[in-house]
Amino acid sequence: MTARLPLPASGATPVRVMTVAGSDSGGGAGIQADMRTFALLGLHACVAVTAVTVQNSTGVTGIQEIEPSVVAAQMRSVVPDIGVSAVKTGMLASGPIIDAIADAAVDLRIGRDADVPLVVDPVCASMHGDPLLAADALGALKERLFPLATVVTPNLDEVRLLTGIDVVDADTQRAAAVALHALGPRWALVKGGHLRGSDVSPDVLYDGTGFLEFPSARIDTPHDHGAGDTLAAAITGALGHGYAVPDAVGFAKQWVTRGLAAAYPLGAGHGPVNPLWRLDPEAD
Ligand SMILES: Nc1ncnc2c1ncn2[C@@H]1O[C@H](COP(=O)(O)OP(=O)(O)O)[C@@H](O)[C@H]1O
Ligand SMILES: Cc1ncc(COP(=O)(O)O)c(N)n1
Repeated sequence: MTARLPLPASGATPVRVMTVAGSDSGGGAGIQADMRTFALLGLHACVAVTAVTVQNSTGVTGIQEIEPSVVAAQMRSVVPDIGVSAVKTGMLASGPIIDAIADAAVDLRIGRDADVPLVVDPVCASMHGDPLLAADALGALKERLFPLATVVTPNLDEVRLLTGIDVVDADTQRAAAVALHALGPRWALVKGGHLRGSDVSPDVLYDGTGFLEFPSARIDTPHDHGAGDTLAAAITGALGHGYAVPDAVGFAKQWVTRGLAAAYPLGAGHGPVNPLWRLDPEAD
């Protein structure tokens, strides 16, 4: 499988998707990571901003949340007008914002049993450990958004918060996928990027019946800012093109692995995953 999606002809309206997420002023994660991936995959992306973060390569020093009604209004404005074929959520900041998004998703027929697939990346903290979700919002995430999700994509820190399971090996990763699936999503993807002692970075996908493994060689780089956002955005883009979930995850895994291999230093901290590799005319 190639790490590309079909491109629209010049002047033709591309496949449209939407990200509901926070802004990263450093440009490496959040909405900015999503938009980079969506653009380089040839998609048109709409946005509902949930929060503005004051963030650079060394961490997050401020957050301004957007009024929940304004978050939902962005979705309610765009979806009926422009039309989207897949939606992704990232940093959601607070319980009231999650409630507003869930209400809008139901009304707009977004979700696992509705018309438009929903990818929920349950972002809880930045890679530096700065909180991006209020501690009292975990319940809303699990009770309101997970049951609407086509696929959820937590990293191992998020898995621990959501299920209490400490993933240390293949068995605990599968157990976590089962526990996450029981919270209501159609599919659960447990990402293995944080298994840093391993020489592979395995992701495990579960739909209530069987496990699918997505291994990849671990790339030795400190520049992995926005990896989770990039993976989830690529899954969303592929779902927008009508891929089945396992194919979308397989595609996205290739996309993020290429981006990690091309990651670059930025500022004094961690640089971002780099989807710009796609612009290299020599790249296959
Ligand atoms: N060093 C790495 N080498 C290869 N793949 C990686 C590496 N780090 C993360 N990944 C992959 O990138 C994606 C994001 O993973 P992860 O780091 O677990 O999430 P997050 O960015 O949300 O913390 C997953 O597909 C994971 O397997
Ligand atoms: C606005 C926003 N959204 C998501 C992340 C998570 O990305 P990472 O885990 O790479 O810090 C982030 N840092 N900022």
